[in-house]
Amino acid sequence: MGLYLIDLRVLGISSFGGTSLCGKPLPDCDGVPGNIVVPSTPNGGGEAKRKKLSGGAIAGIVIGSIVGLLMILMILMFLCRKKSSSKLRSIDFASVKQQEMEIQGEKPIVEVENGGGYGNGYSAAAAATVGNGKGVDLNSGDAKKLMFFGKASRVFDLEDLLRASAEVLGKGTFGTAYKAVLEMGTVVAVKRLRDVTISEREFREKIETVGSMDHENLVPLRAYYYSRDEKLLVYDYMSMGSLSALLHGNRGGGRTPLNWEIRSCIALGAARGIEYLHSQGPNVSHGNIKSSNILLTQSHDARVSDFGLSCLVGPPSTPNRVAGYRAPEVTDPGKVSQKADVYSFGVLLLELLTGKPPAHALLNEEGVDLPRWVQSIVREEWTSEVFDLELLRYQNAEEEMVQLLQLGIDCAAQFPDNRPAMSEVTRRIDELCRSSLPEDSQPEPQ
Ligand SMILES: Nc1ncnc2c1ncn2[C@@H]1O[C@H](COP(=O)(O)OP(=O)(O)OP(=O)(O)O)[C@@H](O)[C@H]1O
Repeated sequence: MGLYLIDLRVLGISSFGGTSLCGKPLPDCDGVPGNIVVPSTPNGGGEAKRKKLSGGAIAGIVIGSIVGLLMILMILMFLCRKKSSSKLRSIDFASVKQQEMEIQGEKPIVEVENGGGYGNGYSAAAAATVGNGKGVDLNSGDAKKLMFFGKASRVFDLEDLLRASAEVLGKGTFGTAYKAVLEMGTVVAVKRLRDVTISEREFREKIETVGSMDHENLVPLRAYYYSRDEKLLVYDYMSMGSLSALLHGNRGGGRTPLNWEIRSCIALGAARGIEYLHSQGPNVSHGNIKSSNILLTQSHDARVSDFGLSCLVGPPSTPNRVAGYRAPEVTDPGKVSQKADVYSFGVLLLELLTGKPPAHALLNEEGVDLPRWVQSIVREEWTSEVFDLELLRYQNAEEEMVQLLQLGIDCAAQFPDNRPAMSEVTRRIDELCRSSLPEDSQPEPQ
């Protein structure tokens, strides 16, 4: 918008005939000589001055409106982007939702005894319980619900899970793990399995066994979902993450050192969890023991996760993932004996004490694995050199640290028969944990 000024003095008097204008070349206004002015109202020159100012004001208003409009547009664009990003986060579960809609109208095989109320967390009182206490009808091939285990509370359903905001925790051997925050505030870990090659019936039978495992040092499997294209497992979310992250994360700085007391407690908790699994039968093993499968509660209690999954999925596409933990005799990752679990646990103990990730140890100058590297140092009687620097300040627990190191070496023996059973491993860790406690905090003998 332009503002054009025309010098009206160049025009002749006749050009202003019939107007109420005054000033040169017309007679002066009220006797005051001056330039010609163009009144916008019949009121005269004073009003004209005001009109000139209001032109500026109009320009200001126009500019202000444009700026305002632009700001509203920007706010709208920002809101749209925010909405689409939260959609993106849950996009991975979208295909499940599609299937859920396809099967709508089918008879649910889970009967809810107590209504469908939601509680906070897994509170049994607040929640409805699964009808038969098992949650699964093995004769029915059409169950497309979230199936809960045992006495677990049914505090949410598939719809809630699909609505939850999801964040990828990591990709593992069996699929991708997500942290899902449900609208009611419950946080769960969801594992989306890939490469499940067994039949639905077989899957249900095997997952039932996994779901029936109940021990304070295991990450409880709460529920699962099975359909043609999606297999989901729902676990408790462990807020402190994995031992691997705690041990190897943030080494550069800003990290809280892991003291001996915490490390020995983690070793004991993990050993107890694995011992429990082994006590379920001579052929029951974990099959994938490593530090990223030892998860921690807020108070650093260890919980073993991922048990029983190797029999659900096909051979891993990345066979070297467990390199460093796998016992030398294991050729088929789907068939891991209890003694092979003991080997992996031995490597985990050495990792806990040295602070070295076993896979990296493969790349060290000598090209040896962690157990052989530790053994070579111990043979040279440089034992104290082997420990993580963060542990060296605990001089008073050095004897127990050496005992735990020896246990790690025993567990990682080349020949399976030379390895101790998990019950023996737990007993030895328990003993050394007790002896490293200060005198006044020793538990009463039972
Ligand atoms: N219940 C859980 N709570 C918190 N974090 C978890 C939970 N389950 C898994 N994670 C974390 O998610 C990440 C991916 O886990 P996932 O088990 O899929 O793979 P992995 O442990 O790296 O390998 P693998 O599949 O061979 O066990 C890991 O960092 C793991 O510690």
